[in-house]
Amino acid sequence: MTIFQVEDLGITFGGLRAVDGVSFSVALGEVFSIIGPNGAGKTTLFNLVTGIYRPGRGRIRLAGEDVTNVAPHLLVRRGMARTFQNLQIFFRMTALENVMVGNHLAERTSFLADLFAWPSVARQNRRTRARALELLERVGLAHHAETTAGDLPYGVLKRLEIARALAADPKVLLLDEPAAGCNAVETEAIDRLICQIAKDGVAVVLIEHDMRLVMKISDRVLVLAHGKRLAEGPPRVVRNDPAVIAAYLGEHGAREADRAHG
Ligand SMILES: Nc1ncnc2c1ncn2[C@@H]1O[C@H](COP(=O)(O)OP(=O)(O)OP(=O)(O)O)[C@@H](O)[C@H]1O
Repeated sequence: MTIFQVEDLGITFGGLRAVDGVSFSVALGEVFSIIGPNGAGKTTLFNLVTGIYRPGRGRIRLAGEDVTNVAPHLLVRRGMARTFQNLQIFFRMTALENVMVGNHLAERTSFLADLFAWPSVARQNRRTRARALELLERVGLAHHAETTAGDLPYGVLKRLEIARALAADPKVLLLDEPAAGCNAVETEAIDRLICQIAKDGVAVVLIEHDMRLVMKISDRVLVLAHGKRLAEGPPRVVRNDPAVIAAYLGEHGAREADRAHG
């Protein structure tokens, strides 16, 4: 079942078409990856679909509803959560508290109830805590619940961020480079986690530079180049597409040339 749809999305930065007429759709339970050489428009596309940027053209639909121009915090309540390329963790808080923050962001709490510490608030806090613990368990970090986030290794923090995003109970989860900076063992744990989340019925959309991870776990891959869709399909099809190979070789060639020129 298609849960998320992007139609002809575009944005221009001072004449540069960073995202130029991109369309795609993602179903519940699917892992959909967005790849492309540096500067292809991947992050801009994420920022468009999560409401951070306003598109110059196009539409975004979530669960059949038009959510184009809906603010990021309201999108979270409608079932869309994301993680960021750079960790957005509160390093002085425990792992559990970090996930509880995610829960609070997704809740509609009453200011008055909070102010007067009504019993309903205490009940709510207990529920939030129990739910945060459940989520830590789901990402394999329950044993780190009371550890200060600043003391946790990088790969664990990447999973903690995913747990926090899951606190919003998303139908669509967008992951911006979930394995960036992780070693092989940490990447493996993240790869299993992403597959499990999709199996649980969530639509997972990810940007990732680690091609092995992308090719292993994706159901479909969208390749961007210069803001446009270059190719889309299952990993084995995309991997052998001459246009995709040329786009990557082009980038690689440029890097080699940069190196040669010191
Ligand atoms: N806020 C902005 N203002 C002006 N130009 C921008 C802005 N954000 C991105 N761009 C430009 O838009 C293009 C796409 O950038 P974007 O960061 O989306 O690419 P990317 O595919 O995510 O790259 P990378 O893999 O390096 O993260 C680039 O040419 C970039 O310089």
